[in-house]
Amino acid sequence: MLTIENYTKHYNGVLALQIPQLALPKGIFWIKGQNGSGKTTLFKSIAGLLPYEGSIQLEQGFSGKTQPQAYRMLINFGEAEPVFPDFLTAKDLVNFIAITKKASPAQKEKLINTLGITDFYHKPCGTYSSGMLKKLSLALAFLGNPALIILDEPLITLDDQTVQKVYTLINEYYASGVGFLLSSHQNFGFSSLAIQATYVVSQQTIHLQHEL
Ligand SMILES: Nc1ncnc2c1ncn2[C@@H]1O[C@H](COP(=O)(O)OP(=O)(O)OP(=O)(O)O)[C@@H](O)[C@H]1O
Repeated sequence: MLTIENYTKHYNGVLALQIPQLALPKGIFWIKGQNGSGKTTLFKSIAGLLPYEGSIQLEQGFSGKTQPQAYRMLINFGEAEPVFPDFLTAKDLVNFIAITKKASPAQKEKLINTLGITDFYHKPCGTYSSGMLKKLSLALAFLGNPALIILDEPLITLDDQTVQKVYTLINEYYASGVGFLLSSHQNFGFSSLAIQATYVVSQQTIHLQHEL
């Protein structure tokens, strides 16, 4: 699914994360780590949102450095604490991402309904609760035809019913060939999600913790 080689990321000359070599097959992976360990840095690097040294390549052969557009079409990223312009509605954002990610109208409709966005679809984001923002960001992260979806803290602020719906979406997408990198400080329901392995980010690098 993904190969990382000779990766390093510095902020203002200070090393934040280094990964000499990591190859992940298609699967659902839980990336753990204490606050400030580097999970978001890793996710944003893989998503093509941060500059870094080294190579991150998808199994499809694309690199974010040399084929950024093709690469980003295959990777979707849902941020831990999404922030959207206050004046845009869910409809504006869903339509924008649906066009850029070439999502079908049916997929768009299904995500809006599954994640319960219809109630506030036409309202501006500035009026949303944190859970409503999270539902919208998750819907955006599932749009299109990605090979990999990265979800940073996908469960925070969600009610139990929506958590179950997120598990169902992850399982459906995984069954159709999509891989996942997930982070969470809460425990994922292992019976609900076929997590393949857990990794821990610590001491400026990443280690395999447990293969399931
Ligand atoms: N823009 C930035 N400028 C400088 N340092 C940064 C920046 N972003 C992150 N860092 C540093 O990089 C390290 C890793 O941060 P990162 O946000 O990746 O951690 P995290 O594992 O996602 O943490 P959390 O669980 O709290 O979300 C931390 O030491 C942090 O201070």
